[in-house]
Amino acid sequence: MSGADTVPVVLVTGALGAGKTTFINGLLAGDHGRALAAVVNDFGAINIDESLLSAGGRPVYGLKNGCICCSLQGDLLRTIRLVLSIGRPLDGIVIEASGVSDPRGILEALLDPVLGEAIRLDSIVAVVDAEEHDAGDPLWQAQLRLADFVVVSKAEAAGPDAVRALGERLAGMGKQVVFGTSADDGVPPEVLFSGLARDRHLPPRAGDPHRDDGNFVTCEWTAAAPVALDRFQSVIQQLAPALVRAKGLLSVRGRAEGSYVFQLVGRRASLQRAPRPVEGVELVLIGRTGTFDAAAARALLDRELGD
Ligand SMILES: Nc1nc2c(ncn2[C@@H]2O[C@H](COP(=O)(O)OP(=O)(O)OP(=O)(O)O)[C@@H](O)[C@H]2O)c(=O)[nH]1
Repeated sequence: MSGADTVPVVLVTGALGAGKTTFINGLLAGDHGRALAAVVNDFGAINIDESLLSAGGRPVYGLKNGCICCSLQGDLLRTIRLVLSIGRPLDGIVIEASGVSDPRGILEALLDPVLGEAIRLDSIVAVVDAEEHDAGDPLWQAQLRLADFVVVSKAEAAGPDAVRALGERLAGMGKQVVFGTSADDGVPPEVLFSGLARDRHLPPRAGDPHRDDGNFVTCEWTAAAPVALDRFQSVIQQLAPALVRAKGLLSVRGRAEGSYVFQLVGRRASLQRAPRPVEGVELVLIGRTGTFDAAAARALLDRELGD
């Protein structure tokens, strides 16, 4: 994959909730003069990331209900062809992998010989949450192994000692090119699009770290009407111990009336004003198989928050 008339692609990987969407949002909104499109993959049936990223007015294409590293490989190629066929000038495509994607499978798809005449993979970025990551997880290691650059998110929340220890671990893995997420220490777009990953070949398979195989279970829940904030918070408090990740868009009635983005990563939850008005509720809950009972969660949501 090379050539001046091909469209450069940047692949962004990282564990569930690591900060991939936040990083891509910053990149799309950046003052770099590049016309970028994004392709985002949520492995559940509701693509919250697509809604959040498209609020910025940039072209965003969502792929849901599977993983672009395996079940959605064909959909990824079709979507890239669609992005390329739209006819507007395009200086780059940013692909957000789902948090359970093995980047090797995505690389396999992007090395498609026909597509290779139209795109080139310029770099692979792994976003690492300085606060919450499992360095012993083969999937985390696979994402890091293929990364040209590492972006460390949530450094301010993790504190300097944790960030230093993570930096040493990453250096031990041969990852010297590490960036933060602030304007001062973030990745300059010209570095992302500098072609480090060009002419890359598929690495040999290192076991099968892929996680779209039943290790995680998702519960998607929607409601047409707004919810009461105190009831929502109470339900989330009950469910949180069994959750790895949750996110949603909700319209709230009552005192705090308005539209919100709900996020939960590990033990940290947040509720922020949504970038645009939301009707009703779209919620995705992700937990580990055997720990999280999706049917019981859905029943609780229906009972406490249902229309
Ligand atoms: N404090 C802090 N929070 C961050 C940072 N980056 C991301 N977050 C928060 O972390 C949560 C998850 O961020 P996302 O960008 O949605 O993570 P993601 O990797 O796209 O998540 P998935 O697509 O679900 O795997 C959100 O609440 C973000 O606001 C950061 O650098 N600092």
